Amino acid sequence: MSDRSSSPYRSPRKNGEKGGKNTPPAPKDPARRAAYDVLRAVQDRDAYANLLLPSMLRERGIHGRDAALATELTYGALRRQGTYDAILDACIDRSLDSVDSEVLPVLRLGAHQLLSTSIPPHAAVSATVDLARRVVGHHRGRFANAVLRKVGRRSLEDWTAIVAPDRAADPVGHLSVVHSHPRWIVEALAAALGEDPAGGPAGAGGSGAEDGQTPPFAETERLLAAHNERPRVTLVAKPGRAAVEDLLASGATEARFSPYGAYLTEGDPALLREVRQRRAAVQDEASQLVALALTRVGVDGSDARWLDACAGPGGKSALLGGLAGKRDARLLAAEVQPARAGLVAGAVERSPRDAARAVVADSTLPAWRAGSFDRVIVDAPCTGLGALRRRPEARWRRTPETAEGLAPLQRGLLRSALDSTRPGGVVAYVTCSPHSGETRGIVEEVLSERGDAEVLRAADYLDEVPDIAAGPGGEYVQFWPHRHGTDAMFLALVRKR
Ligand SMILES: C[S@@+](CC[C@H](N)C(=O)[O-])C[C@H]1O[C@@H](n2cnc3c(N)ncnc32)[C@H](O)[C@@H]1O
Repeated sequence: MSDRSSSPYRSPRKNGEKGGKNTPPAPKDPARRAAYDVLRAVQDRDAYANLLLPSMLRERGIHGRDAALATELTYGALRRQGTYDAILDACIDRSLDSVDSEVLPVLRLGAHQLLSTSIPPHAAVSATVDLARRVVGHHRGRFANAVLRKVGRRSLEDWTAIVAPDRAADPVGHLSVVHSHPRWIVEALAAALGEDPAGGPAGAGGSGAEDGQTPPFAETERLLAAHNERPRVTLVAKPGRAAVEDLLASGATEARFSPYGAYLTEGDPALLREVRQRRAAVQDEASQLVALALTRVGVDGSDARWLDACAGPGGKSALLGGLAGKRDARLLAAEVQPARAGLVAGAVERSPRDAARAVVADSTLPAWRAGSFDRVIVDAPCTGLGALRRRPEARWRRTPETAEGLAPLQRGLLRSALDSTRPGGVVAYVTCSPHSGETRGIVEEVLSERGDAEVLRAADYLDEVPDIAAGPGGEYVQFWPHRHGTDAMFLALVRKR
């Protein structure tokens, strides 16, 4: 999404070119202004910060330190919004809900600078009040000044000690405010980690503090804290098109687990030659590994026809297409949305032996015959609770109903994937979420309806990765940001009988 149409700014002028009568002057403090405009777009029209911010920075010609500051302020204010709102609420006589929606983003940006950056407090307040005067006028600038001066009187730790519920009395409420997540997400993540949301120990790995050493929800807390850290950029070298060594030669470092992965510690990945040539791409390491696991399961007989049933935008298809080409297999990459199918076509372009083909198709109503495929991956649409590090506003946008609403589609896609697989073939069911309602809940429900499928121990196919076995018998795989430095991807491998 480039959001060009709604931008108040035009592209930067070329050297010597005069601005027209209607061209607004360049903003005085471009970094803070860009951060404010993104927060407004996220709040007012459900924009995605990770898509809008880079295009806005390009469009406005914001580079270097200003771009870094805009990114830090935007992502920081969105990630920490829950904590900052609790603090701002304590600094305002009336309820925060009654504060003008144009002013609220200014206050959040100011709170982030004061509480979580090394910007000197006087500079943080004066620059933010200046921004407020320009975007919402002098009167509300004075209000912002008064509120931010109160915020700046205490550190983040001192403020959270005041505004967060007591940890012993309300551990979920405490973590929710301190680590800035909605309550229901804290509960869902704690449950997925085996730490009982009701506050008591939950069997093995439970959250009780009986030993006097481990506070309740200790692992949940590590996960929530990881969601507020900036994730590293992970690249994938598309098999048959680039080698990890090419990425290392361009300054990346070897990935911990994926044989196709590399970490980029600095610089813009879009500027890398291999990425520009589409021989490499940005892809989380767990996304690489769940696709790889599908290719590692032994299948007797034919291994020539692979299906990606939910392919858009094509990250896993590109990896699978490369691996299919090496084995002389063919990958059909199906995607229901035509625009996203176009992205898939670009991602799989020039797969070795032209092994991959993108099609627009509804995988719940397949146009192919039952039992057509030897290997199928269903990377189902989900809440994305596993990618909260990379999508800073997602935690405020999702609701418990989002997960419930997706379940019928997730079940339909898995049923159809099993129908599309031949006996002896294998299905990978994947989500970028650890929420049990869209992971094992879906797999267990679908498999309980039919006698022609069995769950395999997925961790056996990823034995280079520690601590990933999940589920009652350890049959599933669950990656975690705080354990593996990846997104929280879930994987079930199911053999068709
Ligand atoms: C989680 S994303 C897949 C990500 C992709 N596998 C990758 O690695 O880049 C889920 C995709 O499934 C698509 N989708 C949803 N319902 C579908 C259906 N009935 N048939 C095919 N694709 C569907 C969505 O449009 C979305 O692009």
